Amino acid sequence: MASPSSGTAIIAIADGAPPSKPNPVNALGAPVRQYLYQKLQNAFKDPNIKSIILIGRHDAKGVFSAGADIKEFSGSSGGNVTTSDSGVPTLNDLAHLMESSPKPIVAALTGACLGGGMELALAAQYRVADSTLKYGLPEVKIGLIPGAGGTQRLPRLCGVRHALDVIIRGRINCSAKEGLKCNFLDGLASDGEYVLECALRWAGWASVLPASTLDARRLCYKSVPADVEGMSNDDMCDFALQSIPTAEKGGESAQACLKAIRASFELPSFKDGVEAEKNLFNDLLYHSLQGRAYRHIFFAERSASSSTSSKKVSNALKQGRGIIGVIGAGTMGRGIAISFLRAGYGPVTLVDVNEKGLEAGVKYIISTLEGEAKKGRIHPSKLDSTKSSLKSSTDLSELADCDCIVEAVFENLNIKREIFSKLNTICKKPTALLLSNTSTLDVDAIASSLSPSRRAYCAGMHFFSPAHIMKLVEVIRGKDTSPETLNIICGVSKRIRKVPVVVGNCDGFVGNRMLHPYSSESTLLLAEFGGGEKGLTVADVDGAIGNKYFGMAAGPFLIFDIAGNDIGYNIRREKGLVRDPKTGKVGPNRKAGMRYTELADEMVVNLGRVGQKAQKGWYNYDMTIGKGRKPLPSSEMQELIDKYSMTSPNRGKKIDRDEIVSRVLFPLVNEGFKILEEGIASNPSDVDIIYLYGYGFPAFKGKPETWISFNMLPNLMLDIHSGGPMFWADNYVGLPNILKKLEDLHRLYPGSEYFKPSDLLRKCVDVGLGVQEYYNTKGMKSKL
Ligand SMILES: C/C=C/C(=O)SCCNC(=O)CCNC(=O)[C@H](O)C(C)(C)COP(=O)(O)OP(=O)(O)OC[C@H]1O[C@@H](n2cnc3c(N)ncnc32)[C@H](O)[C@@H]1OP(=O)(O)O
Repeated sequence: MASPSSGTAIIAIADGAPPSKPNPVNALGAPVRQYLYQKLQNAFKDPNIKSIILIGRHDAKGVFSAGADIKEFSGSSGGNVTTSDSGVPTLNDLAHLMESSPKPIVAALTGACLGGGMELALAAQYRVADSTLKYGLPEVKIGLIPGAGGTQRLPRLCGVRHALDVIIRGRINCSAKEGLKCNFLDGLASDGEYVLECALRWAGWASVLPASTLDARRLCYKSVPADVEGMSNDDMCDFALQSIPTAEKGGESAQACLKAIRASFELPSFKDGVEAEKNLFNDLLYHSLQGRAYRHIFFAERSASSSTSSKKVSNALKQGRGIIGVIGAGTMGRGIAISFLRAGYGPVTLVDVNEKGLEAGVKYIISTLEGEAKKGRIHPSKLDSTKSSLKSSTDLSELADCDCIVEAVFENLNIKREIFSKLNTICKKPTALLLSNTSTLDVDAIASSLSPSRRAYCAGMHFFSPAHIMKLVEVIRGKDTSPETLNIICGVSKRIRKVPVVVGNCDGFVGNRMLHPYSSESTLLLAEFGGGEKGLTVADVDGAIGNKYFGMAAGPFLIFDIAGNDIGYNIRREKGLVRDPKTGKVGPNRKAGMRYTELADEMVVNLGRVGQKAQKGWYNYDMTIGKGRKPLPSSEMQELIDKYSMTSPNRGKKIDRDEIVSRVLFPLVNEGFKILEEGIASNPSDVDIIYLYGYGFPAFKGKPETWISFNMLPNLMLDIHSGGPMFWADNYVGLPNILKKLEDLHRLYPGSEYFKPSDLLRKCVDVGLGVQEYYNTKGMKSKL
């Protein structure tokens, strides 16, 4: 569209998307690129046009652009950046066209201006913005580098310091103020001014300047400036190199970003730099599994959060308003209350029958909120009102007016049912959400203590400890839970900054159910291969599974000790598996031939080794060493393992770390397949999200502490390169390998049902597809 008065063509990115395909973030997919290219060429040719404005939307609302259409990267072409396919211009073509424009182009920036969007802005001759602007180059977080000249133009415009900060950290939050300071922006719309007016002003000025000024605005002709603080560009890159993870530890894309930035000042010309960037980009796009994992997680997180099966509903709770009740002032209840308070909900009433526990809970919540304010996570001006939103009571009837109640008392079905039946009469609002933070119990059994009309509003909302820190929430759909309720819970979860995943109702739901074979097999490994002088130890298993080798945040035994070994024992007792300590009778559900070791039971019952809280579990702990958290070897446990492995033919035999990984993790993956088969999870990517955000499935992190220098704050967390257990199985191990190993193990140990390969796994191997591909191509419908 041309503005006839000014001779300025206004080109809106949003206009390029076909109406049939919503494009909420103005992603630069093929039709958009084609449209922009055409419009730009038309404007170049039109003698009445003297200048051009590139804007997100004509009304200057919403985002400028979130960059390349990431969905296009999942195909084989990668054509949207560097390789022209089917005649559609690439992002590089577009950037080049803009930079070589015969008429000045002003990029008018609002909202998100990210990745390829920012690279187009860099190719414009002028950039203006309003205060809503958030710019950045987040490609590193999806396993890529900026590939449309961003690594070459940004250092030329703003210097290597800012380029390193923005590109290697993958920032998405650079403000307009910062942009002005570091030279990214030329102008800022004044308060109340429409960014388009500001852009028109700049376009008017630019169009009357002599043609030579246009060349001076083309970044390709500029060289990279010296650092404002006097450090050499080379030294800054060396410094950054020390701080980023190695390629093996999740840093492939960060390493490539650094190389590309170096190329901007080391190579003789801009053209050479762009060529180097293109090669690095293509190498990552086509060959990096880490990158594919990052992109998988980007979409997995969003599709899980959208609670696919639910009808969209508007509700005040989803907008962050509502009266909240949290029952139980223990660790979980405290974390849940903090999450709601921090997000601005209120009042939030914490209820506990135990007055002392309640007092301690309130104290903890207040001091955590104060700590969060100090760290800038709560605006200081909101701290007082946030704190005063917290109420507490020992009386359940204080929750009468609540819109949403989360029960977080300990895992006892009778107690939970009793609470819900009281809520049934206490709650005045018939549509109040009544949610249980259970990790294993039957949500339908809990809901059945409510009157039938309330059951549609009842579901599980399983937080992970510590609840104010962990991102995951399993949303458990009971048989009567309505789709609207699920939709509201997902909306609320997002408000409190969680990633919700809707799952079905079964023992342990998704996460804890998959953990069962993982836990059992870890212990059975000790009873089989432990003992003697050189037998397998607790530390060997943790070493193989934990962050020294496979990369789980911590190995299974350390986690058992942190969580409390009595919890595992109680669960096994509830399941009728443990021996009765009084009668000596074996639990009724321990069937003949079932593979089982009493090692983990005896350590709790006879030795009181319940974990860190008792300073003894699988390891010993000493309050004077590492605040009582450092795992130390225990001779008592070694003796116990010795006893249990006495009759094993493999006693004292060493097994290597890969064998440990496959024995412990393949059955976990197999359970994931069974869960999908039963419709307990609706997509393999949901299982991945649960394991990444709830269980620390391989998390290789950068070293944040080394980032605290030249403005680099510690937020580079490249911690998802495994992509989750199902992605790992599909892409790192290969399903045929998993199937073969499980078959071998099941033959060897018929008493372990979890080694029996799932039918879905066999099906995938038969048709030669990974499970994610199988779901994508077969269009599997959610059973939830
Ligand atoms: C050479 C150049 C390479 C590149 O440019 S690579 C791409 C670089 N850009 C990015 O990595 C930006 C990724 N996007 C984001 O960080 C966030 O999104 C935003 C900050 C832009 C917005 O966040 P929020 O408001 O929370 O919305 P939301 O749920 O994340 O996204 C809304 C919908 O937009 C889709 N989407 C977002 N960015 C892209 C993209 N770049 N390509 C394709 N789709 C995108 C999502 O998936 C989702 O979709 P659904 O509503 O269907 O769940």
